[in-house]
Amino acid sequence: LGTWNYVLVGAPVDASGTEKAFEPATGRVIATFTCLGEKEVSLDVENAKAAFKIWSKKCGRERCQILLEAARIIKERKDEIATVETINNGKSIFEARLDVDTCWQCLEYYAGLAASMAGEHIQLPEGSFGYTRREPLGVCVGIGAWNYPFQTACWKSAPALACGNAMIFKPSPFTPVSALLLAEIYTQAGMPPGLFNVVQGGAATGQFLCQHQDVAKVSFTGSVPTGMKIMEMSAKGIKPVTLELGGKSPLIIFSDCNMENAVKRALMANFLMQGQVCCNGTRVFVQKEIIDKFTKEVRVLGFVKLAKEQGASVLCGGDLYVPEDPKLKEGYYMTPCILTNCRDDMTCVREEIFGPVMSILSFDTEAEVLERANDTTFGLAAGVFTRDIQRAHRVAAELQAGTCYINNYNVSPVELPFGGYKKSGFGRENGRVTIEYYLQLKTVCVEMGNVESVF
Ligand SMILES: NC(=O)c1ccc[n+]([C@@H]2O[C@H](COP(=O)([O-])OP(=O)(O)OC[C@H]3O[C@@H](n4cnc5c(N)ncnc54)[C@H](O)[C@@H]3O)[C@@H](O)[C@H]2O)c1
Repeated sequence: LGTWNYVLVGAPVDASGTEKAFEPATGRVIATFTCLGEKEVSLDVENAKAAFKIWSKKCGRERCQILLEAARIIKERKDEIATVETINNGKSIFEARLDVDTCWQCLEYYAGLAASMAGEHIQLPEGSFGYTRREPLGVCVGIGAWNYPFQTACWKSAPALACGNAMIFKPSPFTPVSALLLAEIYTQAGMPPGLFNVVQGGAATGQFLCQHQDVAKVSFTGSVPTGMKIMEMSAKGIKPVTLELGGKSPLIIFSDCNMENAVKRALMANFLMQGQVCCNGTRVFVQKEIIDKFTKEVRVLGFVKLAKEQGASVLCGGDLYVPEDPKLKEGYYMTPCILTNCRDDMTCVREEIFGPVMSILSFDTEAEVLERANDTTFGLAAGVFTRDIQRAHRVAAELQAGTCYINNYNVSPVELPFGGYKKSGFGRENGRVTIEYYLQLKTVCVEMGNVESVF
């Protein structure tokens, strides 16, 4: 992979120029790709429609087998996929491998559900009856952010395909590569050509996809401003949307917590993926009695973690960082930053930074911290650390967030639904409920007798 330069080109019909993708660690260009235009997007939709005809006729068990085979190949190619992700995205190889695990698990989970999707039978008077069919929507579009490229492609496509849909996936132009591996794997596993298609490009290509009349649904992961545009475009075509948007999540640490666990998870809640995780707990509310101890411990552990990662101790200051290694000098680095004495009205506390910055805020009472924690337009995630079991559940019930962690943070088992409240979006990924976002219900009403004339 040392001299790897991936050229992603098709046969452009009306492509709107090319883009380059970089390796953030070194700054080198690793891929040049063509941004697809309207005609090419339409061709992809046509291919997806043809594949949908074949795929939607398969029974759930047949789709299950193919998804399981794809999961097996992902497991087998785990290191290769993780390496590509690390090169193109910049996350650590350790985290990239964890991401890949959540991907094959997701495929296995929805493969398991594929065979058991069923409608209802409803008895009506005089022997007549009705039944419901749960049918796929058709060609769905997935649009991804750059922070979890392979994972987003899997989390969107696995439930969509398990339900019998086709999916066209547009990765972020910053991270265009790993979704192609997924397309290759799906084909190798036995999916019809065009069923999962990767379309490269930025905002313009995304718009062509959202506006296409034959696209039945859009599932989007990205920022709130783009999410608003996606919703507007989808509204014009009365298309359902799933919006997985940004956050500014609170993490509440009560004085009766297990301090060691709270410190470890507060670090993870802020510095996982260099702080570029949508659900990170970046507003850390710490009860007054323990704030000094917490602040001291979080700094110490932060230094140890950094020293381990970079082989040297650096200041915890949020500065630009230039590594010693000459190969890495053109890369993009910054040191993790912890801000203390923060106030609720500060910009760093109100807006999503999407970088390694933790803001620590002091609080006195449960009622006060709940009001302050909920005082945000976002509602993606929240966390609470306490040994008081009743308080833990009471606080979780009051927090306005799609996911609440008790005595942990930033874990995403595929069995649990994930998604936002308020401006963090709607719809869910993962969990059983997500199949509802990729199916439509048909009611069939069956008359068993003769019908009377009403005229
Ligand atoms: N809730 C979640 O599950 C989740 C997960 C990961 C990231 N995020 C959020 O994503 C954001 C960071 O990602 P980003 O910077 O890539 O977001 P972004 O909104 O800039 O871009 C996301 C995707 O939308 C495409 N796009 C941009 N403009 C478009 C348009 N007008 N029409 C159609 N597509 C368009 C981009 O090319 C990209 O593929 C953060 O806010 C983060 O919190 C949310």
